[in-house]
Amino acid sequence: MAEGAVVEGLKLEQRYGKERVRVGRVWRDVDGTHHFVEWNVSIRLLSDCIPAYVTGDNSNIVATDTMKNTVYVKAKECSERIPVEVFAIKLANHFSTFYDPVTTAIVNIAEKQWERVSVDGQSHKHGFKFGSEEHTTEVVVKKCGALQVTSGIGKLKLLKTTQSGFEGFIRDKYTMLPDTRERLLGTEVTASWRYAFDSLENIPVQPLYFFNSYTGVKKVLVDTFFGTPKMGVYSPSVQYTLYKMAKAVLGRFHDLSSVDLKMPNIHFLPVNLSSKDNPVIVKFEDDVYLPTDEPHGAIEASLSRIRSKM
Ligand SMILES: O=c1[nH]c(=O)c2[nH]c(=O)[nH]c2[nH]1
Repeated sequence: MAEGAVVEGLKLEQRYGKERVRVGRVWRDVDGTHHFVEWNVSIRLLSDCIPAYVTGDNSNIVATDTMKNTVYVKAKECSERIPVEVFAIKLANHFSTFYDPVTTAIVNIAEKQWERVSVDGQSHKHGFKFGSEEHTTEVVVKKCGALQVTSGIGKLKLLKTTQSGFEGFIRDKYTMLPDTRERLLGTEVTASWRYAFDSLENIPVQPLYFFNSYTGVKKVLVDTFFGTPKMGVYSPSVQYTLYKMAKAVLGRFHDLSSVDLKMPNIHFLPVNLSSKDNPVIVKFEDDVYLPTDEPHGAIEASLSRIRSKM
């Protein structure tokens, strides 16, 4: 999304902001329990500031340094624990209403996963450990109050050691991959889902709404990927599993209008070792693998509800 204008016979599309503003915030309950979040905030403003580009007139520019400071001011102002989506809405709403030239504010935040630790089976009051997943959000607020909220999960690594195959695909003179009904399936899920509400007035008011949506969607994605604990569920391809996961989310959460999933097929290569003297040193029997990062399959799809035309 960018703001466009015709300047000197050319089309100029622009946006500007601050990237990767990192902030940590602690909230302390009266019983001594602490809550901690770490957010990485990126801001983009669409605004009427063409003279800055064309003539060097900065009079309509919000300094990106001011944007950075605003993140800390707003974090300080949030005296109650809030979900990352609500913080992004507060920031975007501030930028789009406080500054006349700003028509739209876009705020992206990635929240690191600092999980409360347990010591001797008891939740620790102020101790946290780092998890690799990220809870992400993108919020777009227009001056008129129109709003788009997207939440997501990043860096969610999932792997199953069976109940996966890939067969029946196109075969030609370059194809070497054998058909299989037995393989290991590894991926790193990047998911995002868009909420159906579309203005500041109709954001759901339940305090736990965004927390519950995040945990609920994550559970549906993970459960659908793995299937039941004992049997699992057979995956004939990443594509099939991705679609089932996206469909399960839209089937379960009626307040979402679309889901995007990126699920790279991260390859674990079968290890077979042989030498001239010894034709079988290691024979692959679905047991020893060479883990790899690259290249990897790239499988991505987006599933949306079709709006009926009334
Ligand atoms: O699940 C898969 N989908 C593919 O499109 C593909 N292509 C490939 O080589 N292996 C796989 N696996």
